[in-house]
Amino acid sequence: MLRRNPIKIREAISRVMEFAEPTDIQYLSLLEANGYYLAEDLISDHPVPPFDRSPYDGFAVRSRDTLNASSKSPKLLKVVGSIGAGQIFSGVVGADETVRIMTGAKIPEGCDAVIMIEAVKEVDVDGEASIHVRRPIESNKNISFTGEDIEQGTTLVESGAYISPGIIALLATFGYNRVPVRKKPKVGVIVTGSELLDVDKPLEPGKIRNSNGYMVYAQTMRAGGDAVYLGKLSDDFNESFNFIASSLSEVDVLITTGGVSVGDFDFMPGILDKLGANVLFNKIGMRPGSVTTVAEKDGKLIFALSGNPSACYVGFELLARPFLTALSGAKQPYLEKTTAYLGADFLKRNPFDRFVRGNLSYNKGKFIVTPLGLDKSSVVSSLAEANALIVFPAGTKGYRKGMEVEIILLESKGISTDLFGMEEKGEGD
Ligand SMILES: Nc1nc2c(c(=O)[nH]1)N[C@H]1C(S)=C(S)[C@@H](COP(=O)(O)OP(=O)(O)OC[C@H]3O[C@@H](n4cnc5c(N)ncnc54)[C@H](O)[C@@H]3O)O[C@H]1N2
Ligand code: MOO
Repeated sequence: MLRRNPIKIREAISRVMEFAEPTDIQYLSLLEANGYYLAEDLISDHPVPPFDRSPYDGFAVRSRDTLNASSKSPKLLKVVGSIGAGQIFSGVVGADETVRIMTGAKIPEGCDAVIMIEAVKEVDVDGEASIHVRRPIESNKNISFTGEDIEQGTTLVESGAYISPGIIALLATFGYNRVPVRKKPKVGVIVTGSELLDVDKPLEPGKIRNSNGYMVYAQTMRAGGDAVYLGKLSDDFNESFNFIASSLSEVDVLITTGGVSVGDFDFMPGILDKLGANVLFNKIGMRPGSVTTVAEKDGKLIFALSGNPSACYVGFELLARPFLTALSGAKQPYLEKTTAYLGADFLKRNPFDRFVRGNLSYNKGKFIVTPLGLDKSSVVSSLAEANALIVFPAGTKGYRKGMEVEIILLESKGISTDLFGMEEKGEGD
């Protein structure tokens, strides 16, 4: 397999995304659906609230009965019933009558306003519960009206939305006991290299522990995939070929790490050749992750990522992540891009597009992104705090602290902030 000229990352992403067909639909219970992608539009089939209701604990009244009420001459209303949320007042409220009503209860027929409990004086008149109203209340005051939150027939959430806690609340509101979602794609993760030790083994001379396997597993889960760790291959071509060929038939997507470069034991190009896979690309004009290779076999993609941890990480985030997120049914599978100010100089030349692991934080009204650790594809330390990739485009150099740069957000969690100024200013709701 020939190493072709490097292609641009944008072109690599678009070649990969051509294969991004969402998986089949399945139905899950509402408790299980959290974190999946919705597979159909959610349309309101009834208004919310479904009936006029009280937003307060108080007394439901006919506003016209209170027209002449004043503190000097309070209006006396007779309490003819008492209802809590979920209860209905069965009669019709007549002149100079009121119903004691709790938050969430249906407004009784005849009433057009609610007076809060604190605003009235409860009195006993000849053994009958009554209230004194000391000022007039307008019609329609203190009522949550039918459909004021959601009108019937509204598209609330579109197919392809990530099912967040807020969407779970909507699904529950509309009685989705079974939720149509896209299946999570099954993603096999294989690492290669005779130097790799399992996580529970002590170090030996010349060997290192396998970190990519666990990292890619976690990245796959974050991308919306269902990761299966298939194990470690030694540097034996035939064994590796057989294992990869049989693994491919059991998963939707296969991800390998290591063995993609030009070394004596870099078997992945040969394995892809022997599989008869269609190689989409095997060289990208970027750092790190230039060796990232993607091939297609029987409609399934094989991501052969670099063995170097940072190159592996970046190759995954830029290519495998949007692909897996799209397979999982996301309408918008790409990571968000924004800008931030550099927290430190980055003076290297950038002959290729460079994606530097950065930590984004918020400080004194500005988003600051700081390059992390050594900018080498072999390092693992920079990954721990990375919540963004800083984009240094090909052909640029000499970025100084304070310059505005483009960044790709990896995580919305883990961005250290000052709570957007709330702590400093002590602002409330
Ligand atoms: N002569 C050349 N040498 C190299 C080139 C090149 O173009 N010409 N490219 C370099 C670049 S860039 C990269 S990136 C690496 C890519 O190497 P491979 O993807 O083939 O990966 P390996 O050789 O298998 O391993 C590289 C490095 O990563 C360590 N590794 C591997 N797997 C794991 C794992 N699961 N967990 C932790 N660390 C892992 C491995 O021990 C090696 O140190 O090639 C350059 N060389
Ligand atoms: O694939 Mo290597 O940097 O280009 O890290």
